[in-house]
Amino acid sequence: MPVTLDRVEVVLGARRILGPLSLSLLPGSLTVVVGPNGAGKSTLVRAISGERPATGGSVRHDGADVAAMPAARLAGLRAVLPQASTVAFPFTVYEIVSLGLRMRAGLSPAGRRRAVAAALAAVDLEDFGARLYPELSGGEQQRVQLARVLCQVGDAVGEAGPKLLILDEPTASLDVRHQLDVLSIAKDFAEAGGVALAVLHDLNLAAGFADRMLVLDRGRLAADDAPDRVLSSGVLTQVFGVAMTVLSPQGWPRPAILPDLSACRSAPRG
Ligand SMILES: Nc1ncnc2c1ncn2[C@@H]1O[C@H](COP(=O)(O)OP(=O)(O)OP(=O)(O)O)[C@@H](O)[C@H]1O
Repeated sequence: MPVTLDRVEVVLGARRILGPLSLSLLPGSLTVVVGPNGAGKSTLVRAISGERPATGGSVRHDGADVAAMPAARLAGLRAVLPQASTVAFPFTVYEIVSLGLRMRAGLSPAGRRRAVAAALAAVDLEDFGARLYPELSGGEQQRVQLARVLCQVGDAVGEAGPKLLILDEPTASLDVRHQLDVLSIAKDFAEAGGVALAVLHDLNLAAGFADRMLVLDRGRLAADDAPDRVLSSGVLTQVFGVAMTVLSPQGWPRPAILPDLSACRSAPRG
């Protein structure tokens, strides 16, 4: 299911937040969006998900315009982990995760329990079903929300579930092991034939997992390329205003990035 953006722009009041921007996202690929705070990354993913449609241009999922789609159809096409999720009431983890099953009406009660258990196992929270969501740590809450998204996606991309997975800063609250787990899940989704899109601030995770990197700067696409080409182009230094050294450690499959600490206001001494 290709996702096609044609001259997409978001203008709010007198401010152009995003675009115009044209690109296609293809099945089988994990695309990672990076860029400074306020660059328009969440605005881009909201336009793609249809959560806040573009004010100009079009976003098409398999040829169909998201702006004209009812919410139920959208929920069947894409699963979204937003940057922040607020839950004010003392729902259990099981209740939150099973929200992801709303579009899978055909499941039996036992099937629903299995789906929630599998999603919780995938995020390493097998025993958390009865816990109250507001009492969890920030990273645990993030993983519960990911489990909800995985329930929406289903067991396999080949199923009737969404073929587009959008993760907006999914690793922000996670320890290193769970960061790797989340990106492995996104990568597996893509390798099974889905379209995976993640917003990340960690450039090393982006370089390590992305098939394709989009660099956003003030709403414009500063780069759209394979990670090694983006890293070697110097565009990250330009966009973030921090000199960066790109390393290729021996035996390491992907390049690694070190920001120049001497640019800090109080640089650590060697
Ligand atoms: N509803 C809104 N009204 C006005 N401006 C908005 C609105 N939503 C976002 N913006 C502005 O649009 C710009 C892009 O916001 P966006 O959330 O897309 O950035 P981002 O790249 O995801 O940033 P971050 O890395 O900080 O999460 C910001 O300058 C923000 O202040």
